[in-house]
Amino acid sequence: MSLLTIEGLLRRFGGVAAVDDVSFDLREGEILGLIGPNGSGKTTVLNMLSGFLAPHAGRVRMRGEDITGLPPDRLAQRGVLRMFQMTRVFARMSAFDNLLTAGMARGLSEAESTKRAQALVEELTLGPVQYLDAGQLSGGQRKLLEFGMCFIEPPLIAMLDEPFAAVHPVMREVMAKFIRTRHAQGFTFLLVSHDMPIVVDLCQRAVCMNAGRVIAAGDIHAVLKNHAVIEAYLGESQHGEGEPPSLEVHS
Ligand SMILES: Nc1ncnc2c1ncn2[C@@H]1O[C@H](COP(=O)(O)OP(=O)(O)OP(=O)(O)O)[C@@H](O)[C@H]1O
Repeated sequence: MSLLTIEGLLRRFGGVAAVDDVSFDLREGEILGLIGPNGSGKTTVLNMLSGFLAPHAGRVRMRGEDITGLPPDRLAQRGVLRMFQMTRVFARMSAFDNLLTAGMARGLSEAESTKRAQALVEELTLGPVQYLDAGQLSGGQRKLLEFGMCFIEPPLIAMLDEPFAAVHPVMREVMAKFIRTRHAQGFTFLLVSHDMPIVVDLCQRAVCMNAGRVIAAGDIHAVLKNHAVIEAYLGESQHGEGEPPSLEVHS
């Protein structure tokens, strides 16, 4: 069943349509990958779905209710959270106290926040650094902390923009496992990532964008075999934007 229905989203910057007539469904309980070459419009879509950018046209419906253009705090109240939007890390506060504060800011009691923070520290392997100031954590540890802060009260829909970028493989796997566990509990994710092996591992379906438009959508394996998708990634490498991610899937 469709949880978010996105119809005809349009966003221009100057005269250029960064997102042009984009439509897709985010289904209840799925992890949907939003993929595409650099500059294809993925972050702009995420910005519109999470209320950080107003669309110039189009509609977003959540279980049928029109939520187009609602600001981030109103969407967060409905359980639509772009990760990191409500998770400002206090650099001079310990990692543990950051988790505790996040829980209390979301309306949990101190006792409940403490219980959840302890469980998250364990799950996210932050035990050895939990009493360090958040500002002293590595980039990857800080991302794990932000996962914990976001999920201390789990959102219905978590939107993740490149959560694995520049993160050590061991921590990447901790993050992936964390997402898999929440997915198994029924939570829904929209994942923007260039990391194809992780996208294939986590996502059942994907939407691929190129030049602001959706060029393929559906089963992840079918999308990665789609000619338009392969050409879009090849075009990216020929235009000197670096190596395209390998679209080879070993199953
Ligand atoms: N605030 C802005 N002002 C002007 N142009 C913008 C702005 N934000 C995005 N763009 C342009 O819109 C297009 C889509 O950008 P967007 O960041 O959404 O792509 P993306 O698929 O997320 O890219 P990447 O994978 O490289 O992060 C790009 O051409 C980008 O330069």
